[in-house]
Amino acid sequence: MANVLVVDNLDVTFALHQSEVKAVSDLDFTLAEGETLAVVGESGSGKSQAFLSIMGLLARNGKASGRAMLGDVNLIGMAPDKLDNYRGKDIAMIFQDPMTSLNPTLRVKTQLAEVLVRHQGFTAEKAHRAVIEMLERVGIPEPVKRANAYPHELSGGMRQRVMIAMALLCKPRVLIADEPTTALDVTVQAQMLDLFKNLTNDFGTALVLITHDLGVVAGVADRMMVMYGGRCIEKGPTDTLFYDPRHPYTLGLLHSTPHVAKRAKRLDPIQGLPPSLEHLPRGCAFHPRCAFRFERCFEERPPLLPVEDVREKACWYQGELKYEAVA
Ligand SMILES: Nc1ncnc2c1ncn2[C@@H]1O[C@H](COP(=O)(O)OP(=O)(O)OP(=O)(O)O)[C@@H](O)[C@H]1O
Repeated sequence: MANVLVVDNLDVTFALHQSEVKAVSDLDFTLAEGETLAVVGESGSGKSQAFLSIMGLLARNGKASGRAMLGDVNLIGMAPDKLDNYRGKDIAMIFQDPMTSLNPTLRVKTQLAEVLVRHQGFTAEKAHRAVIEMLERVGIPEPVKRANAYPHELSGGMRQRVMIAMALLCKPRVLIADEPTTALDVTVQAQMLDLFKNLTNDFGTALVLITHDLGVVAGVADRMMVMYGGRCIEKGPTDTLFYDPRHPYTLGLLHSTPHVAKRAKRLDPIQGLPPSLEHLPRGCAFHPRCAFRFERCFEERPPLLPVEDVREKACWYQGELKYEAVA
């Protein structure tokens, strides 16, 4: 499959009063047509900022450098008016709270149709027809009635579907979903993940699923990128990382995820807290919490290097990861 997004050397820095904080450091990854990449890690690991930077949506004190090639255009550093030619059309992002994307004062059909009129040059009538079709496609019952509603008149799950419909109207090459199921109850969560899988299959859209919940990743994502302290510390095929994690942090995340940890027979949170990005530990950022650390980890930051062709990890420890050592 051809790559639709190639990111390399991505850094995101925020200016503070007297200093700056690096939220994302040296991030490299590719995203192939139709593939699902899960981006996982605890809160504050830089997951959202990495993708907000690609969308040109950083807060005003934020700055990105590096490259995010969507085909042959680099989105990093692109002027906002030029970015608008790609955002929503070729690359779209949805958030945990649908109300951040939906305008509460406009009927669903009005705001969705507007996307097609603006990006695809549809007439209002053609756009309305396409909106109803898409609402039906994302599993909204009585789509004509729902299209006439205001966002607050719909349930949380329905609003989420409307937001997905809106993101997919232009059949983007890349859809970034930031914690899209976190606020939903478990049944709706499962339906939503199924919906993502079907829609991305049907449209060939590549999906980035940002989540701190590894339970969401299993069965949905082809590949996984694990982030810690603003860096990728392990990435590879989801099955490989789930069944044979090589970074102690990935191992810890798996053991702190309820239905993933079943085979481990017990649930153990990772000891300690994620680091503050302003005061990252010297050496490997994970070493204060790591059961496998040794001298080198205190001094030198391990680079992300290939392991057995299929994956990469940033860890000096080369021995077997036995969970008992952590517990
Ligand atoms: N406007 C800002 N100014 C300064 N620092 C910021 C700003 N926005 C984000 N950060 C820093 O970037 C870090 C990473 O944030 P990010 O939202 O990417 O985390 P995340 O991994 O997506 O976590 P979460 O799941 O909580 O959203 C934050 O912890 C914070 O230190």
